[in-house]
Amino acid sequence: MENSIKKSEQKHLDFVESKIEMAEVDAAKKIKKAKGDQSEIQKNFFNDVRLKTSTYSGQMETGVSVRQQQQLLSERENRWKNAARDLGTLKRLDQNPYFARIDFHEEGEKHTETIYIGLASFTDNPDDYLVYDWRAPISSIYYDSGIGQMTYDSPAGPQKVDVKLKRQIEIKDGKIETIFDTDEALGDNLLLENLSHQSDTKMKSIVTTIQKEQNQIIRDTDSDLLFVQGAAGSGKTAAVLQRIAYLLYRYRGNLNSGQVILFSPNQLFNDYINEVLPELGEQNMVQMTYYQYTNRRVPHLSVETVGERFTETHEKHQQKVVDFKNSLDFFKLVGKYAHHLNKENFQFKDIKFEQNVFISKEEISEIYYRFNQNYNLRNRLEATKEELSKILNRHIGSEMRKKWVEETIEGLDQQQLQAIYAKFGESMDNPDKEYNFLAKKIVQNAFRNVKKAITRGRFVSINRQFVNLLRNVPRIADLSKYGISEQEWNDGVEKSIDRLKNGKISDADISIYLYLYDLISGKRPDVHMRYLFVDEVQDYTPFQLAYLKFNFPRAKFTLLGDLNQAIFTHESSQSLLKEMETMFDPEKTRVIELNKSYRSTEQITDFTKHLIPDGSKIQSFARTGELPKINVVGDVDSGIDSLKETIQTNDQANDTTAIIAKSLDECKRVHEKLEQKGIKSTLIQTENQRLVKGVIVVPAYLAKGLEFDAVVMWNGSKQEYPTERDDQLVYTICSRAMHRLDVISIGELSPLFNDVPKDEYQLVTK
Ligand SMILES: Nc1ncnc2c1ncn2[C@@H]1O[C@H](COP(=O)(O)OP(=O)(O)OP(=O)(O)O)[C@@H](O)[C@H]1O
Repeated sequence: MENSIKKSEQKHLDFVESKIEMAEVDAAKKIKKAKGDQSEIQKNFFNDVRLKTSTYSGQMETGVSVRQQQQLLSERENRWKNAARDLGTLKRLDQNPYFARIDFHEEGEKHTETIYIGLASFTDNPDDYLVYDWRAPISSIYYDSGIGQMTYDSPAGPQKVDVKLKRQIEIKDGKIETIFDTDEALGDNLLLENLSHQSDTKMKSIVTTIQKEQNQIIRDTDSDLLFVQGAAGSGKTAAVLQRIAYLLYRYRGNLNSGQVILFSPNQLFNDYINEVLPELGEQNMVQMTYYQYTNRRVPHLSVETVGERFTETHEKHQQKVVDFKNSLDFFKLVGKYAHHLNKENFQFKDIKFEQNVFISKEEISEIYYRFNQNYNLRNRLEATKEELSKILNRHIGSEMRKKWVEETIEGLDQQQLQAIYAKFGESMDNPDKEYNFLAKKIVQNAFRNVKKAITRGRFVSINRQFVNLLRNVPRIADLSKYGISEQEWNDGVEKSIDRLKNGKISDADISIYLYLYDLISGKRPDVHMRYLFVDEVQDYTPFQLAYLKFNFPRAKFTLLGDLNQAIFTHESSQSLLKEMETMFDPEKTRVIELNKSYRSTEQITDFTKHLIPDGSKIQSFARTGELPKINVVGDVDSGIDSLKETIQTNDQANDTTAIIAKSLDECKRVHEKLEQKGIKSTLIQTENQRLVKGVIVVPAYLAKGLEFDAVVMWNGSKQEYPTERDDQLVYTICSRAMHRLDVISIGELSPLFNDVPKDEYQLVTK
């Protein structure tokens, strides 16, 4: 029976593959023809263009004729580009045309229908789909339903179907490898097999095994804010990449990858995920870290890096100041402060000419506030620039008559004259006109820096404005509401000023600084971006998210995170969702929770869920492995010996090991000690490095979002993690492991492991 099914599926596969091959030949021909046509047009371009330039109508005719030829060229170019894209799709299908089949009976139809689902659609005749794209409406039957009645969203509205067969099909090199019929929404077998694979330096697509709850995230098109709270390893990142591919397909023609932006936790992570979309046949989107987003706008300042942010500790009262600065209340306060600048307090700098004041800041301020109440900050600044330009022009007029100008003109040699004409135009017959022309150019040149200062708004002092804002906070806000005294606030202001003086700015200050700058300069937001994704959102502050919303007002937001993995924002991450919801229409806000963890074995997930307070919600996926091991050793050298043994065991099992420590300094020490023992490892020091195969040593804050076959947590001791405050960090570290987890503790184990039942790990003490 099984054999005969396999045979008939193989027959169908052979048929589809033969059609794909024929289509490939066709596409290759089309490319060749379109390319040939294009180079023919290029070759004959000037022969075919009618060049008549002596009369006005002749010039018009020439213009039209050139445009026609250009249109022809670009049409041929499009033609071959489309054909090349089609060929690319066919080549991908050729290797693996589909991965599933469903048979279903649609209400009102006579016959049961059979469809195959793959990475892209393939039609023989326009209406004869041999393969359906996994993103087509009908394909959701495969992801959302088991055998029996279900309703899916068809283009014509909800459609009832009776699902008769769900078949997973694995194909390798044109041969059916395995067939698996299932009656559940998605059988665990294929998933189990996929999850048992070894980790890679690149994330893979999950298209064949998307789970029902993940499918909801992928296909959501109604929400303005989609907030996904998901346990470690629950597939948030995997689902969101599929979602991007889905949206690009669903809105093809109206949405391109340049209108989608993904904020990721660090550069390493960018590198890790960058093959998923191309594998799905989509172009990568704009991808950056929040740090890059802010840092690139302030080349004159150095913004606190992820590593610095992680190692910085605040005294308790300063932490309250930072928390306030990170809040939505502070975001609103900056808006209020900026609004008041329409009346007073705008900070200007003198515009100077050769070290002397050319237009004083008082004069600029007088001009700025001369415009009436109806002006806002943007047009007030524009109008001020215009006024200042007029002052400059008047000055140029009077300066032209000065003696130094006359002397300069007289001193010009032939070469210099020619250089001026070459740059600004022909010489003139009339000597007066020529003199004026030269005088103007010479004075304009002398005042070019003044002109630049005006047009680029360099008379606005953002640093002073920022400090002015900070100093004014006690007057605009009730600090006691945030448990901060005026003295504590002022201490914080002095710290910010000190940093600015040294060309530095903290993570909390940079968003305030830029937001204020945008408000006073009237920067226009990016209305072009349609979808914005934030991964690891728990490490963002409400201020940062509000600032993103301000910058991308038309974008729909998808925020993914695990409130239990907040390694920067700690307690405040818990209120993040509530604060976010206030920024969006509640009707268009959707929260999805993912509690099933796919990354790790059952044993590892069960172990890690005891590390955090509400871990009991997390469900493990039934994939078995060894119990996690805790090695308590007396000193560093015994720790390294134990580490060496673990690496060797992992190597034998073909599992690559990541050693994760709390800080970079600790990682450097471990790396060095391993080297001395003759064990090669790669130290990941910055997010700009690439992930490589083999043993790596990485600080926790750079391991965010990544996964490894085997993880060794270096030094889970009481000394390193004395308090509960670190629970999220320890959870983040341990949940990176797919197949094996070891914790090495130098001296007494951290109390964070106290809640793990003794029978859920192996304890080794030396
Ligand atoms: N439906 C699925 N089919 C196959 N593999 C899956 C599925 N869902 C998740 N996975 C796998 O589980 C692992 C974890 O997924 P992912 O990294 O997306 O989780 P996450 O929620 O972003 O985790 P974290 O918050 O810990 O970074 C990945 O290897 C991913 O490929």
